[in-house]
Amino acid sequence: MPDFQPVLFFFSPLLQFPWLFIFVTSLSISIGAALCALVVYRKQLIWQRETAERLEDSIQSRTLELQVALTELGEKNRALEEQNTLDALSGVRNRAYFDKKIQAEMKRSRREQRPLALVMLDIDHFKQINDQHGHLAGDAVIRGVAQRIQSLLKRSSDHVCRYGGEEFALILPNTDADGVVALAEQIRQSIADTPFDTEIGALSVRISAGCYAAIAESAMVSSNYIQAADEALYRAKHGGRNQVQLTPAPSAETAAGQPVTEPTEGTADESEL
Ligand SMILES: Nc1nc2c(ncn2[C@@H]2O[C@H](COP(=O)(O)OP(=O)(O)OP(=O)(O)O)[C@@H](O)[C@H]2O)c(=O)[nH]1
Repeated sequence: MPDFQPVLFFFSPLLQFPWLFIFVTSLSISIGAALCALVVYRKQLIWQRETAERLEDSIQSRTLELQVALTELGEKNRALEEQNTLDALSGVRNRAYFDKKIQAEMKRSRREQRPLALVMLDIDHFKQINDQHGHLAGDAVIRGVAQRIQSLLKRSSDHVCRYGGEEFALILPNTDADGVVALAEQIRQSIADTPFDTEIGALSVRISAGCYAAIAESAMVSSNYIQAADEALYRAKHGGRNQVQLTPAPSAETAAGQPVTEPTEGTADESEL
């Protein structure tokens, strides 16, 4: 049996005054309850803070993961966009890229008042290559010509695009008539001088090129450039192939119709293929 004697001794005066007993008891209970509430509140605060910290950490790591994923996605998108501008067979830019690029470069030419040059370049008698050596050899020639042109372009702003079939278009910003003819002639010469390796052996190839260079005027559209270069290409083909022709810009004094470069001796047009 516990000894309640000391407790009774402590409370005995209080028991004589019930209202004091009630007051002290209520006060003790209130203080106890308040202390309990304080402890619970403090624990809740700590728990909330820890939860908030955990949440913040988790948000930070997720944000980082998201940023990495977005960067990767951006890179993949760019690679895909880049892929979409390339011609599958030749590896150079495709026609869709050409259509956009020429318009952008015409705007730049107009804005900066600098000449923009276009070359339309076509492999001579390409049908005969296909017919005599097969389409795989023809494909190898298209690839070889594309790479050769690419290797001869010196400025990063120069672009070679496969315009279609065995025809290529070169966009050469900041290039005047003399410059475009010199470059086209260098390409023609290199292609004529060095045969292309194919599965059936080395094949000699010739090309014809039509050039046009002008500062784009506000009324001009891309088809004006293409038409002018095409006219020069037509003259090159009909003038004997394996040559470069220029359509002068309206203000230029050069007379149209004169071959800018003559067929190189020993590079017979029909007999080679
Ligand atoms: N192997 C191959 N042949 C193609 C490709 N695209 C177009 N051709 C062929 O290229 C040939 C082009 O023939 P033409 O337009 O007569 O031109 P060409 O024989 O070069 O004659 P000229 O341009 O007048 O010198 C056609 O036989 C097409 O089938 C291709 O991707 N691969």
